[in-house]
Amino acid sequence: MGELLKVDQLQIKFRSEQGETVSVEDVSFTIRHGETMAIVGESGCGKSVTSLAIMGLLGAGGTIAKGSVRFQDTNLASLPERQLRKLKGSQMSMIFQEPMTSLNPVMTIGRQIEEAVRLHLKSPRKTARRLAIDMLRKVGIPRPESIAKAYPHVLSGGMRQRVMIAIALICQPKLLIADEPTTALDVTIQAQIIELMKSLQEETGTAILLVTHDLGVVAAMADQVAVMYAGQIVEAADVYTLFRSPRHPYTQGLLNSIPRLDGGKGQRAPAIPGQVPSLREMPAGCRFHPRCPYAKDRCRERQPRLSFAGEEHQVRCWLAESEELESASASDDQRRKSVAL
Ligand SMILES: Nc1ncnc2c1ncn2[C@@H]1O[C@H](COP(=O)(O)OP(=O)(O)OP(=O)(O)O)[C@@H](O)[C@H]1O
Repeated sequence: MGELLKVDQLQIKFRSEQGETVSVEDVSFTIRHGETMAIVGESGCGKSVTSLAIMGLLGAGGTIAKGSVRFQDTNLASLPERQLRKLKGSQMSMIFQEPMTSLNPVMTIGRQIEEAVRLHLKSPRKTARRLAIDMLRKVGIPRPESIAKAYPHVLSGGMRQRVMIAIALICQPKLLIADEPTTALDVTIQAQIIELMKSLQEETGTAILLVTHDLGVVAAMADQVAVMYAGQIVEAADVYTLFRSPRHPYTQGLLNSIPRLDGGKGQRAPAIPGQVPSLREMPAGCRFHPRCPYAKDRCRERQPRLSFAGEEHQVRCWLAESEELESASASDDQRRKSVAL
């Protein structure tokens, strides 16, 4: 599979009255055609900002201060605004956690899908209408002809997310960025939306960049995973390696806090103690060290680099190769194997 998106040493800054903050630093990853890559981490780790930067949606005050985003060998930063807008929507599209904020409340659902088709595929209205109805059917909307005439507020959250997926995929983009696509939905609907995205991906070959804090969603969908902490990638690997042999104590903590399927009493490990540091009070050394049970002097003093722990497995941790971390994580291993994936 060839490379579709290459993010290289991305640094994102925000400017405000209080000064400048760096919210994402040294983030690099590649997504190949048709692949699903998940960015996972707690709230405030920089997942959304990274995906917004790729779409050129950082907003006022936000800039890519260093690094590059290349889409099929085109540096997105070098594209004039008009060409970037053309690329977005036709080759890259995005869905968010709360579809109601992206849908236009005063335009019928059918019209909103038709607009996407007409804008990017330049199809005549009649063709656009037919494509919109077909797409609504494809995303599992019952009675698509009558729903096309309805306004978004009459739909449930799950149905609205299906409509957003229809809008995002109607132009057959090569990349879909899905930012917490199932977080606002209840569990059974979450599973349906995941299944829908997977089956549409199989049919169209669209690559997906999935932003989530939910490791269950990662296990269900992702091929590759990047774990972010305090604006940096701390571990990256294929999904099997990451779940079987996590090397970073933060990844291990995230995995240990997944609830067990058998609900064993007292078996559920607590969430990782402490909080993600604020951008203005980033600790020296490893950013995770104040929460890390294995932290040593070196961790408090010097920042580790992302380095290889296996062929395609990268970890940002001074202790990742030490025996101490190995043996500590081995005792967690058994527990993790019984976790619902
Ligand atoms: N518009 C902005 N101006 C200033 N700082 C921002 C802005 N947007 C995000 N940030 C900061 O960037 C950091 C990363 O935020 P981001 O939303 O990417 O985190 P996240 O991991 O996606 O969390 P969540 O799941 O809560 O969205 C946070 O510290 C946040 O406060």
